[in-house]
Amino acid sequence: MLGRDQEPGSYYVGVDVGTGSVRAALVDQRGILLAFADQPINQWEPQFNHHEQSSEDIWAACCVVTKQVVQGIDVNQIRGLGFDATCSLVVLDKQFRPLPVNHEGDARRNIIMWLDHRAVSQVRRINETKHSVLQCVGGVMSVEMQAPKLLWLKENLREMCWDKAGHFFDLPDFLSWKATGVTARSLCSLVCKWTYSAEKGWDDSFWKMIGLEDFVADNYNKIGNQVLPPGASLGNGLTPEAAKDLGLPAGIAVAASLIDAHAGGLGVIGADVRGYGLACEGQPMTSRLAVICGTSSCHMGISKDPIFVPGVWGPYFSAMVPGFWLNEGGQSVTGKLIDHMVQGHAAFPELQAKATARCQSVYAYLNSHLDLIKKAQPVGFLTVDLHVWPDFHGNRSPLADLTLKGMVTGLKLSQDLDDLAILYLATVQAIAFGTRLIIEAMEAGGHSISTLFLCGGLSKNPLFVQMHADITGMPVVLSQEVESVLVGAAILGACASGDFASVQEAMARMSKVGKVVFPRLEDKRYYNKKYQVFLKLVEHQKEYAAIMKGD
Ligand SMILES: Nc1ncnc2c1ncn2[C@@H]1O[C@H](COP(=O)(O)OP(=O)(O)O)[C@@H](O)[C@H]1O
Ligand SMILES: O=C(CO)[C@H](O)[C@H](O)COP(=O)(O)O
Repeated sequence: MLGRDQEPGSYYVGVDVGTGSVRAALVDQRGILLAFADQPINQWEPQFNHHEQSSEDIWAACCVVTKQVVQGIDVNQIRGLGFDATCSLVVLDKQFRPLPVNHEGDARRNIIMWLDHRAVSQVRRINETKHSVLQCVGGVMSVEMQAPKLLWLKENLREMCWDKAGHFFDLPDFLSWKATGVTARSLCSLVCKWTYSAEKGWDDSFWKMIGLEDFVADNYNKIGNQVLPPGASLGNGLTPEAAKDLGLPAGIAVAASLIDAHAGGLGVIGADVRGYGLACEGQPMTSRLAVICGTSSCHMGISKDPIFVPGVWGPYFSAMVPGFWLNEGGQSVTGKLIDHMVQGHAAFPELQAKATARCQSVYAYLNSHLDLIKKAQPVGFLTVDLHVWPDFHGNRSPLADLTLKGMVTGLKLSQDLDDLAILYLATVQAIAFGTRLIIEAMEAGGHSISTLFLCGGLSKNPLFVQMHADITGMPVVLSQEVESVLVGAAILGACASGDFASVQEAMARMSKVGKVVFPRLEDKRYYNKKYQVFLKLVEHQKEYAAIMKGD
């Protein structure tokens, strides 16, 4: 007799809310995507460094894409639903209605997005406390985490928002609440972004010290006092109202969610690598680094024991793979930086026209253009005199310095397509050098990493993947399913349904290797030299800042 896990026709729905779009997939027990849909979501930037979204818009987009992926199938075969999302802050009042997070009082915009840097003064004061919870975020709290944003709301929107607020959710937890009516939070969100400890719970002294004692007095009702591991089944499953919205049967299992990077990690890190000639074959999963590259890049490394790496978030217990500690390095803008460099260049209209004429994406066009102009040399050598420092939105890891800025050295008067293509290449390389810097910091802290597992929108770009291999000197594994973050979300749904005994079992069954890209070791000397320049750039930037600060 076939066991349940071998029966064909048990499906899971994964929903992934990224920065720029919402995606859904129908996934089977082998981790194969049977249907995919996506839908862009609105973003507002009412002033520089303020980034906002709407939870109602996002939920509506989740409903559209979910209905699309289940069209034409027997919905009774769907056994579980899992959500992941960016770690943005959703604010609702006591009746669960959206509250404005802006001076304009626009309640539709009730989300402070993860990349919002409005709370600079608040995070500086939080870091000055030197409270012990900061040890678990790499020693320095990021302005992108929730505590500084909450403090900003209290200090800046007291009457309009703070006094009326009944619920502050991380976006992944908002989605699982919307689906089930259960306000329990995922351990993943609370541990990674809210200073909750898997072992000790909330630390009252932290919230009191930073001026948010309100949460302690309220027994953490507004930010979560019931915490569940990712993949745990929530309440009675999908409510009739949410079932109607999503086009799914009421009562199906809904999982406690994950942050999007963590879902990507689950989607790729557990794959069976036998037969690919990889150093991580036969080694513990701790030798693998999942890199989730979308608007930002997140570098997820796990360990059996806690590892403290200055400037790298964590160690977080059981926040991604149960039973393992997680360290999370990151670059705040990567896809967004490439888009910014390309779209801001004078030759962009010409690029767009030429790519459209060939029915290609601008990136595919740029990659083939680089192949044309490189002549006999390796493509990466086109940037011998053009170097980029990629922290246009500050440095998340390992320098943990939000004041750092982007740098480009080697500019000429030319503004043609060749110039744009080479600037694009130098930007892609700079992002890969940033990954190398993060890996070196993680290894200095005690990690031992041999293989990268890439996913997210940028992993669709072969140049981005090859540069990561060449510059880190490590092979890059790409999954069979390009949309691996959605496989991660579906793994959550599969666990909640009870079809797998553990997250590890579901990971091993549902994530699969698609392709391995090896580094071109013959180019190593060149990249080592460019890396030396890369490190000089930040050293010089700090010197410039010191000169300008002096008398
Ligand atoms: N086919 C592609 N080729 C090259 N780059 C791509 C492709 N698709 C997406 N990207 C890049 O990936 C980024 C978005 O990745 P995605 O994972 O969709 O982001 P998010 O999850 O943050 O919404 C874009 O900024 C773009 O630079
Ligand atoms: O902070 C993060 C994870 O901890 C992510 O960077 C953030 O959620 C945005 O992700 P994406 O680049 O996929 O939109």
